[in-house]
Amino acid sequence: MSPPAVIAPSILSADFAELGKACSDTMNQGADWLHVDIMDGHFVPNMTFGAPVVTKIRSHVDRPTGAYGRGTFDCHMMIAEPKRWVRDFQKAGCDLYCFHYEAAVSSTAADTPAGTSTAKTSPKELISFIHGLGMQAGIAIKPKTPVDVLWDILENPVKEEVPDMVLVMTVEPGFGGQSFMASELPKVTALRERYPDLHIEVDGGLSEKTIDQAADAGANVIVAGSAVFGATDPGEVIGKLRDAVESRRGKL
Ligand SMILES: O=C(CO)[C@H](O)[C@H](O)COP(=O)(O)O
Repeated sequence: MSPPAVIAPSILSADFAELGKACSDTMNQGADWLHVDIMDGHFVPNMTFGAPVVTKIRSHVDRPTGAYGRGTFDCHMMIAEPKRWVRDFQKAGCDLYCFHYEAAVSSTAADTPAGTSTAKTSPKELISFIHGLGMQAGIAIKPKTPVDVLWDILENPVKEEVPDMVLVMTVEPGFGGQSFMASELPKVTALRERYPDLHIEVDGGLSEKTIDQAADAGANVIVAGSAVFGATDPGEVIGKLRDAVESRRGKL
């Protein structure tokens, strides 16, 4: 059986002038995790905020009591230098640091503010580094990246180098409110067939209209921004998304 449903509202669609309140409100409405989108204007054509803001909003939500627990801050790092910011986000209260495969393999191994190293950042080393700082590690792939790049990373006997979660983007990263790309779901199916226990997250265009397809494919961690924050009753939407995933768990 696949892992339990996790509903992670994306605060990208929240009112940034009231971000702390938006975080506590959405938790009170039934969210499991908070999905925190970090964009640097380089890896994606948009910018959000950095670790100082995460530090501030962290105090509005109780820390999870264990791995994947309620209140997990799921930080989706849409940034060009994923290794550079690991320590800052750990200090800020990130629980799950999810970096992009594409950024890791094309960036330098910068772990200094100056970013002077020219060595490539290996995803396995980066995962181990994240685990070493006590966080869960996630790896994300964009729509144009084939799922095959992940097999070597997932089929690794060295446990510290294996990600706890894979994020399959169902839109091009950068903006909320885009249309769901069902073309990405075969990646989810392939992952679920091989890894029944893996947390598989989908992000982009998830709503009451698209959740059944994502749940049928085997996704269990559901990110939803505009569908939750734009709803008249966000709690009802969160409940429907969870029910759709839970109703399929025994069948996958
Ligand atoms: O990572 C993201 C964009 O890059 C967002 O998390 C995602 O798009 C959620 O927004 P919506 O549910 O409105 O599509």
